[in-house]
Amino acid sequence: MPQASFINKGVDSPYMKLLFLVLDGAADNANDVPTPYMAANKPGLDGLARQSRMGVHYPLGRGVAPESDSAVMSILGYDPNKYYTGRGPLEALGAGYKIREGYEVAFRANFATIDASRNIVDRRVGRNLSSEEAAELARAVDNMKLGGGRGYARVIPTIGHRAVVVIGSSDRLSGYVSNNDPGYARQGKISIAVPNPGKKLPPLEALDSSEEARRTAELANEFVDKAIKILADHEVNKRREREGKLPGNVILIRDAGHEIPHVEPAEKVFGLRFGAVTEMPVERGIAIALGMDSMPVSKYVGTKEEVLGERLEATLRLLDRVDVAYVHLKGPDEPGHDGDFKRKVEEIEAIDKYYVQRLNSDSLAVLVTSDHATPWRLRSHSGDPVPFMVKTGSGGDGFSRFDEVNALKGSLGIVEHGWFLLPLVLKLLRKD
Ligand SMILES: O=C(O)[C@H](O)COP(=O)(O)O
Repeated sequence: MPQASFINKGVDSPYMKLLFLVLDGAADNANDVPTPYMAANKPGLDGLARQSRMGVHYPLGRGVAPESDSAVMSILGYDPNKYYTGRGPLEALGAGYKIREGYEVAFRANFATIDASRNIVDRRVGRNLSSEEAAELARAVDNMKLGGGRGYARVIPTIGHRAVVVIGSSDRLSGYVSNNDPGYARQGKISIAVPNPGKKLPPLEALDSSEEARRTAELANEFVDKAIKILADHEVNKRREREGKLPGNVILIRDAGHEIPHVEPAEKVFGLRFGAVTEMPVERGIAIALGMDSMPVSKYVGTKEEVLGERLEATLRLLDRVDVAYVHLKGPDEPGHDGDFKRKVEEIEAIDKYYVQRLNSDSLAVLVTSDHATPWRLRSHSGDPVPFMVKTGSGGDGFSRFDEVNALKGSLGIVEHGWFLLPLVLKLLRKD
């Protein structure tokens, strides 16, 4: 049984630990009913709803459609406007690559598909590039010499079509460069999701007048061009085309950064031990950057019961040694991006059946939410309010289901920025 830890921290809750469960992108547009939450058969989440107080939060702010990285930092209590330094360095950290700050710039990358006119056909190679195929493609463009030998590129494959690209140089570089991925547009340090993105493959551009940013954009464009030539003839792509699949013949890069966030660890900020069960490199990188006890998982192929069972087991192991277990489950986001209502409902139902219903949460405080909404009709992240519910042990709002419409009527109201959410929940659990 977990050790009674909250009581040592002056916490009044009858519970000893907090499970912070995030269903990536599960939130949807409350005006487009029934939402997937409403349509899903989810007795586990609805059972929690009956004991919970509810509200909604705007991960970054009203109407801001965030990427998962800035949204996750925010709901973990770190204002991205102050602490966020770009997705690339976090994805790299999560993939085991710590950048040489100031001389390396890391990007989140997608293997994608372009046609002969360099128009983007698919930003994710049809979402069926295996991690093994991506690794073969990555090897062909990794360790590329750039800039007459003063620069170089590293390509680290992660999961499926996803990868990390690191542009390095013996001269100083800067992450203040644009994206060549039209799916996300830089707005200052963060990137905002773009519904219905354009098809042209834009060059990267410096976002300030520094020589470092100019140099970085120049090296990155050289990398993208050289990679297109190399990938065009790659055996993996020739085989995929023979099989009637899209080739991964371009690398889209976005969310550059030249440093990792240097922040107070979560344990110091909140006075509680934090751990994370993470599926994707970016959440893993965030957990590492925030000094959290990261519990990675390794099973990505198998039945929902097997995959979610591994996540559940990792959660229970983590709860033995931390006060707050942050668990990030990717499932519902992808069907949201793919405009697939039915699969988004199924992903929510699978999490409910193979994770929530099998987790004995009687002795736990529980906070359930999403990092952002990925409305299935929009096929992109949105700035919609994100529902949350929290079981504190001191009663609920009387709702029998967890969904966007009930949460908007919840007693906890509207949390204007995600970084206020965790302090609010911990305050509900404490005496003060
Ligand atoms: O799935 C991911 O990696 C992100 O959450 C969305 O990125 P994408 O739009 O490039 O798929």
